[in-house]
Amino acid sequence: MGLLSDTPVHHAVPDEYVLPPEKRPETDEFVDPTVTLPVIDLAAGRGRHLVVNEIIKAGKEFGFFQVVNHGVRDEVVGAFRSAAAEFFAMPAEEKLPYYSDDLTKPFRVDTSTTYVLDRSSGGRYWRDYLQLQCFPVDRYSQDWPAEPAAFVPSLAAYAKAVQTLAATLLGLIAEGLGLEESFFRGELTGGGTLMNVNWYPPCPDPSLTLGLLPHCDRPLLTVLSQGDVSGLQAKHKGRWIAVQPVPNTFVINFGHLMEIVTNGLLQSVEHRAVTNSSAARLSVVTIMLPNMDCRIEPAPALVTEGEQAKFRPFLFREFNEAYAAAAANREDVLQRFRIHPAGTME
Ligand SMILES: O=C(O)CCC(=O)C(=O)O
Ligand SMILES: [Fe+2]
Repeated sequence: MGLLSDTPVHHAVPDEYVLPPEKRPETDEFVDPTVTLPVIDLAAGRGRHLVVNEIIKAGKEFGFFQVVNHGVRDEVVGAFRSAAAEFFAMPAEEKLPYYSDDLTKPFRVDTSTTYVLDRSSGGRYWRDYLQLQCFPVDRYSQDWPAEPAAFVPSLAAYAKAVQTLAATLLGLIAEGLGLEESFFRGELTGGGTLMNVNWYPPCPDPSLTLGLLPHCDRPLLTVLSQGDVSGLQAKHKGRWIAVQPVPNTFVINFGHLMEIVTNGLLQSVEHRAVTNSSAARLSVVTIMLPNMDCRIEPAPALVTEGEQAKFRPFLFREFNEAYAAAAANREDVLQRFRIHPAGTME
């Protein structure tokens, strides 16, 4: 057993967390400081049409945006963030019962990453994380820890509020795409809601590590609370941009399933987390997943005339296995589902 958070202060990067040189942050394209993500105001009364257009524009340009006045009360976010930080601060023996690398467990804590292929290729990532099923709350809350005492009630409130926000955003996006407002409801988001609570302790040498490797998320969209410590970077036009924390916002990004269902219109974007030496960082990531037997394919209405579907139909079960097995890289995952136009080579 070994979580990073079991050691109160790290004075050096333990050997197993030193990444091979080709995976370290500075070997990648440099960070472009001039580009910032759009912040979209969801306040009621702004006009639905305006908001829908802003989301689709940001979605097409960045695949990432931030939202303010999103309807999730700041106290609800703050309470769960505090309880989660307290969880990681508990002594090792209190976290031990939850320690597992079995991805099917409804509540577990682990370190580094879930990507099987990347795990075997050397170097852990500078992250501890909780992975948990959070919705419907009543079905899963008995799996959540009794300590810290605020964990269960604060997570219940957070999970419900974020579920509502995600559903609202999906309704707005569907509308912006010219689909039924209810398009993403039902099987596409009915397979449960999963949360990653990521804990990145201060790192004595950020040049040797990454908090999380470059990857794309699975679902239609991801709702992320990143607090006030920066670390998230997104790929934009071949370079990394920093997703600077804006108080009381959520960061929203599209995942692979959105790219596939929209036939490439709204793309999943690679992102990663870098570490820093001064402050611990906590991020809470919420995703709604499809039912395992949900059939996924480009929405017929979005396969425009004269064009063909870019992805073949598949069941979410198959996608899930491919995603876990792949090395997290965007193309590694998507190429398994792409249809290559007749006459072209892979
Ligand atoms: O910590 C972050 O900001 C990003 C986390 C993330 O990308 C994930 O858990 O999928
Ligand atoms: Fe992610």
